[in-house]
Amino acid sequence: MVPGERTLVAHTAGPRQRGRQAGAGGVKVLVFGVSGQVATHLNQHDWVTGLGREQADLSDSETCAAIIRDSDADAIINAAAYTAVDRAESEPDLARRVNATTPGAMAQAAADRDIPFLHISTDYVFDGQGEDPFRPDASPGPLNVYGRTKLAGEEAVRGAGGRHAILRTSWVFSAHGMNFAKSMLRLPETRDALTIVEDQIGGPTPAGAIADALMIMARAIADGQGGGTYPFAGAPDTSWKCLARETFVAAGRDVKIIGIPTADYPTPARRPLNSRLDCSDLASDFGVTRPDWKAALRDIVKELT
Ligand SMILES: NC(=O)C1=CN([C@@H]2O[C@H](COP(=O)(O)OP(=O)(O)OC[C@H]3O[C@@H](n4cnc5c(N)ncnc54)[C@H](OP(=O)(O)O)[C@@H]3O)[C@@H](O)[C@H]2O)C=CC1
Ligand SMILES: Cc1cn([C@H]2C[C@H](O)[C@@H](COP(=O)(O)OP(=O)(O)O[C@H]3O[C@@H](C)C(=O)[C@@H](O)[C@H]3O)O2)c(=O)[nH]c1=O
Ligand SMILES: [Mg+2]
Repeated sequence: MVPGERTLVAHTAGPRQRGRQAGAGGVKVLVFGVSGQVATHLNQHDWVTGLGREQADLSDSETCAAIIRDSDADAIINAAAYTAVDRAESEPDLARRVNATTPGAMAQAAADRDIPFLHISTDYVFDGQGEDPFRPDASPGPLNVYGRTKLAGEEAVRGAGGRHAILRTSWVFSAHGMNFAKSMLRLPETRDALTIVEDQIGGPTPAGAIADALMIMARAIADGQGGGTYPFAGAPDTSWKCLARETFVAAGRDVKIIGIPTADYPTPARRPLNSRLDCSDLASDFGVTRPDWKAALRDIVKELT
């Protein structure tokens, strides 16, 4: 038992399904990165034990792998990552350790115990060319350090050779932690016009939907069903400009938004123009379909305002 680990365990169903799936058949899930957007939602599920940086610092591969080797979990979900996209450009070594080296060691420890290792990746592994949604087997071509380290993480998890899933998602938002929608809400009421890029297209994804998908996958893979690389994003695809507009509509704020091309918004890290993800495999293997991000955004804005 690792420090801070709760002995309390329960089933893998979400809060809404509680009771229905309680009891036998539960899968004990150990989650890394518990303070993050996705892990905050994972931690609301029964049968989940969440570990934070104090217990499991992903810059320390050996400690994280040892926690998995010594735990009695039936499945591991890694929701910790170095997610500061622009800052990663100046901290590539730390980003690589957290996003690739340690996930590889953790996946190896899980493989040694023959338990599933579920890992989260990103649309930023792609170069953003074209307008078609990226299939799981599309060639990657990251444009920035964060994307390169996340791609290396995918390869390390696959390379460990155990039962695994890599959930590639995009544009995550929730009421917890940091995200684009919350950045919009924090902008002062006095800002009456905003310039937001309108030529990057992707699927905003509620963190709660990612957590629900991962719990379904953890149980299925522990039961020997499914595994591999799965894209998963909210629908419909949209631009950052439209996401900003929907955020202000949900908050009842009248903010003028001026769409600009990426070229007019210089940042340390380059970002892909096309982040569309083909999510059909998750539906066919696990029955999990793309969530409606606008409905989730309205709920979250209501919770925050
Ligand atoms: N955010 C997004 O838009 C997207 C995220 N993803 C992926 O989804 C996953 C979850 O992302 P999300 O929930 O948004 O993450 P957040 O950015 O909300 O949280 C990141 C988490 O990782 C933890 N973390 C960072 N460095 C370390 C470290 N050295 N040791 C231990 N923990 C660490 C943070 O801990 P602390 O609070 O202590 O810093 C935090 O709990 C990640 O794999 C990410 O790459 C994929 C696509 C889009
Ligand atoms: C704040 C702001 C951003 N932007 C642009 C910059 C960028 O192209 C886009 C989104 O900005 P952000 O910095 O929130 O985005 P970013 O941090 O790059 O978000 C990414 O995070 C990582 C972790 C992922 O894995 C990706 O899926 C994606 O969600 O909006 C504007 O055009 N105007 C603004 O006022
Ligand atoms: Mg960011």
